[in-house]
Amino acid sequence: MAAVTWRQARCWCPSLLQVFRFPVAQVHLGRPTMRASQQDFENAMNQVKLLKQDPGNQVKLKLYALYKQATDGPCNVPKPGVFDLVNKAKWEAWNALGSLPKETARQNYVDLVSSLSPSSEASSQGTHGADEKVQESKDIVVSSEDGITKIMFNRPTKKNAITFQMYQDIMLALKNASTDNSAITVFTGAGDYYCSGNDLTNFTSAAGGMEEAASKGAVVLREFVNSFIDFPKPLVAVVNGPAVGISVTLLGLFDAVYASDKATFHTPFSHLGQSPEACSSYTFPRIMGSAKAAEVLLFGKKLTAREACAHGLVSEVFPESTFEKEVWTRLRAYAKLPPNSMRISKELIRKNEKEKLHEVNAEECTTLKARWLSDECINAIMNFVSRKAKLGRPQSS
Ligand SMILES: CCCCC/C=C/CC(=O)SCCNC(=O)CCNC(=O)[C@H](O)C(C)(C)COP(=O)(O)OP(=O)(O)OC[C@H]1O[C@@H](n2cnc3c(N)ncnc32)[C@H](O)[C@@H]1OP(=O)(O)O
Repeated sequence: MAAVTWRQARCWCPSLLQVFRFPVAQVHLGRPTMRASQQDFENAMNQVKLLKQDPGNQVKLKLYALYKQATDGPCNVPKPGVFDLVNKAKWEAWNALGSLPKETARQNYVDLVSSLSPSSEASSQGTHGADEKVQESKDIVVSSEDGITKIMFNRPTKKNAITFQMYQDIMLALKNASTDNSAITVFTGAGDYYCSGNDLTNFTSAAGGMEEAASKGAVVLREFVNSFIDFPKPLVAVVNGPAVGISVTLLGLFDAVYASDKATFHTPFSHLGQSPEACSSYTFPRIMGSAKAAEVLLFGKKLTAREACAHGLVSEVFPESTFEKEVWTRLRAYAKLPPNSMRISKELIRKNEKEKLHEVNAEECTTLKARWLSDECINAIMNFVSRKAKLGRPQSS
């Protein structure tokens, strides 16, 4: 069909008084039960101009046809030539209304606009004008703006370490983001850290002790990582500072990773008596080659942002001073790309890997459950909790 610009569609509705000057009762933008008055019709024409989203060619043609039918009556002008694509499409839409009475066309126009009005626009399509908080949770803040859903680790006093509750909150945020109106989803951290990984007190504060924490942990971890494997939209990490443990390994499941030059990437699993998770035992060797992946996953070699970029884990590194501005400007531009095209391309990219990733995730979780109950791991966690050891430092006895 001929392309009809949104500007053209808006021009089909002559400028009249602003709809918001009228009391709601007069506007009748809910489902009408009476015949639409001339005033309702004029209000609806103004309402069209307030729509934030282009409703698409079909709807725009329908609006045009109903407008013409309601004002001029049945179409009796000559059909435009075959090469005048836009006017031909408009003529055909109008002509298709045949002898529909003017009053009915006016009513149908008001009904159609009602279904597109800002309130239904927001609820049916999840439109978010200003930065809108979309999920209430203390340590995970989810907001949506400019086609981007932002999921932020928000526990800066604990370097954004992830508690059991935060795993649940993130899963919920991803579930919502997969169907909301945003084109892309972005993770970032509040404060100086991106994230310090799993909260090590998850294991020590569980009521039933390590046994219970390990069982619960394996189930939660598997479900948590699955929600990243299956996430359908482009997933981007904006790594604002150091990243540790699971916040690093998950990056292998992201579509793009942008890092500040003050970010570092550290997976001290052996220091903690643990083993890799989030499919990193599979994704890291593929991303960075087996030799570098071994250094990172077995020996806990911490990578700078530039090293992580050179080894393919990070897409691009930005100077700290311009990081936020540059990255968000870029992401806002990406979020304007056709969302269905991005989803379909991501699906193609991930399709052949999905089954393998689920398999790897399951195996890593089983392995980790046993690791969490090992002396090596329990000692390392106890050392951290009693402040005898910090990341990467040999444990004192
Ligand atoms: C469902 C279960 C899934 C499990 C999945 C498994 C994942 C594996 C991993 O993620 S392994 C990685 C685990 N993370 C760590 O080992 C990091 C431990 N933290 C540190 O080594 C340091 O805190 C640091 C290097 C991140 C930062 O050091 P710094 O000196 O700058 O700051 P502090 O140590 O004073 O930290 C400030 C407060 O934050 C608390 N904290 C930091 N990280 C964690 C953490 N991962 N778990 C729990 N708490 C953490 C730290 O204890 C300080 O709290 P305090 O001020 O109350 O003492």
